[in-house]
Amino acid sequence: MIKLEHVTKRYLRKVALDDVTVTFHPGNIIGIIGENGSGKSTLLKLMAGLVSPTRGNITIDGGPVTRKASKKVAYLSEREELYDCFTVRETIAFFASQFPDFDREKAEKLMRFMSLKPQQRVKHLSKGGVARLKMTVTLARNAPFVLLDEPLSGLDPFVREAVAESLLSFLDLSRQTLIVSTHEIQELEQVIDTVAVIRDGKVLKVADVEDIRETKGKNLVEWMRELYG
Ligand SMILES: Nc1ncnc2c1ncn2[C@@H]1O[C@H](COP(=O)(O)OP(=O)(O)OP(=O)(O)O)[C@@H](O)[C@H]1O
Repeated sequence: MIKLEHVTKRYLRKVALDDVTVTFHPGNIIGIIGENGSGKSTLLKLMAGLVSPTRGNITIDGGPVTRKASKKVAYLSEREELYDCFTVRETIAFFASQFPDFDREKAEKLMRFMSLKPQQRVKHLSKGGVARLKMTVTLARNAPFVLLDEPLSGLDPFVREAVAESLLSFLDLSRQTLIVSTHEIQELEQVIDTVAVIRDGKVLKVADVEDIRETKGKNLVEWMRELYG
């Protein structure tokens, strides 16, 4: 369980997250949805232990988010974080050397699923190829919490579909929890169990997607439109 209590994150004068209290329960796929600049990346970075809160408290499974606890988190950054000169296979070997929870067998399966060529150099990969490789090295970790920051951003529909499918095929929800930030609600609607809507640094609402469909008779896009007014 990841718990944030009254968390504020300020960058100089900018308040990126404002007094956020929210709990993310294990075994779910949680979508963090919000407009540009609403605070999604900041929320994920805080949970990954990459930035510290200005105020408030964050715990993972009851413990503080120290460097050690953040090993429980596999984090895919929105930004580039691969070495250009490495091949796909060398990249996988590098990540395997960095994380004790890296599953090489799973990485091989992911590599094939993502149609990546082992000898291809990162610098020769397309944008979609880089996204698929980042996803491969992130999902190959058997970390209890997997945090993906905008994994579908800027990708064509075929790649988006492959990436969304990989979430269901390669996650073990009996042991893992996925938190994914996105604008592409439609592609991820089928896989998300819980949605957290964020606006201007505040978590507006956390809701069960099944509940939105059944009780409110709406799809996620309609529900979001109503929420934003
Ligand atoms: N390192 C930083 N220094 C200063 N301001 C920052 C920094 N990182 C983020 N911000 C600001 O904090 C606010 C929230 O940013 P954040 O990246 O968390 O939003 P986001 O919802 O992920 O946006 P996007 O969808 O565009 O990636 C924005 O106004 C952004 O400009």
